[in-house]
Amino acid sequence: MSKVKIVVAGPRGNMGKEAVKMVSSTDEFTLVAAVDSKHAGMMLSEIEGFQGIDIPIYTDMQQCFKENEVDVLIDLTAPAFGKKHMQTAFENGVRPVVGTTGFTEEDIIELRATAEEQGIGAIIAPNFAIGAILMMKFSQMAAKYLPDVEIIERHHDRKLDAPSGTAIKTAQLISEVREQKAQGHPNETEELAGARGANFEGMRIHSVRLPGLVAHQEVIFGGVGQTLTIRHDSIDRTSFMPGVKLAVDAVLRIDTLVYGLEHIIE
Ligand SMILES: NC(=O)c1ccc[n+]([C@@H]2O[C@H](COP(=O)([O-])OP(=O)(O)OC[C@H]3O[C@@H](n4cnc5c(N)ncnc54)[C@H](O)[C@@H]3O)[C@@H](O)[C@H]2O)c1
Ligand SMILES: O=C(O)C1=N[C@H](C(=O)O)CCC1
Repeated sequence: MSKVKIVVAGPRGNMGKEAVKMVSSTDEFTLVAAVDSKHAGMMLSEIEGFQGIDIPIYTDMQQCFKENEVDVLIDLTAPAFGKKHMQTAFENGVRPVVGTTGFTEEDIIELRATAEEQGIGAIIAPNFAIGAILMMKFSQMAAKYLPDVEIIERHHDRKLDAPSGTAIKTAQLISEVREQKAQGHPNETEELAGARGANFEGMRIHSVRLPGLVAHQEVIFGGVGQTLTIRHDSIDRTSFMPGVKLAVDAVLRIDTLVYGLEHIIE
């Protein structure tokens, strides 16, 4: 069987570095090129930390797809670019696997329509860690019985978007099983703006950003005389790579856009 030809966008980033390692060390994958925000025309092997990885770097994704045969784009860049990168992939018949966060519900609807029109598989996964998918699934189960819930997500202080993609996805999954409801005291006031966090259909989401953190989330449910906390911690970015690999395998077999790995790990 021929190898899956992959481009990684964002190779020098925290996630991109791990993805380059994972793709390069997976027998059934071959890394054909990288798309970076700089270093056009250089080889990745010329950059510290990528010795022996002789693939070209492009800053223009169109050019990258014109000059190389590519099956899958793994995008791990920044919220401002995820949507554009997916559109460029679709235009070139390339299947995107996207970990980049910051997509709106409207973006996802629009991108799914394009994927289906063109019959190209695509995956957007706000979190690739299997434990985080389980945390979200367990939270959805718990919300049926304990509908009062708040989410606390904690990330490193280099993160651009808040709340995290995982927190939004968790809130969306919970909202599928609970009626929208206001939480807390009906007359509560915020003495400092933002004290009660972001409001997703009555669910509060609190975002913590600190050096030393990687990616963590607690989903706290409150009932009469009890609380339930479901917590996940990624303490290293290698935690995301089995999920990226799984998504690459899956995206070759679908012809629509799947949002969330919970649809792949049944
Ligand atoms: N889905 C997941 O499991 C998961 C896990 C971690 C991070 N993320 C998300 O992945 C994204 C990247 O996270 P990170 O921690 O690696 O960030 P990072 O800032 O460490 O790396 C991003 C890299 O992308 C590059 N880049 C930016 N714009 C680009 C462009 N237009 N073209 C090519 N390269 C570009 C930057 O130069 C940088 O090297 C973020 O959106 C983050 O929220 C998702
Ligand atoms: O490091 C990040 O940035 C992460 N972002 C994702 C999110 O926004 O949910 C998931 C984990 C790490």
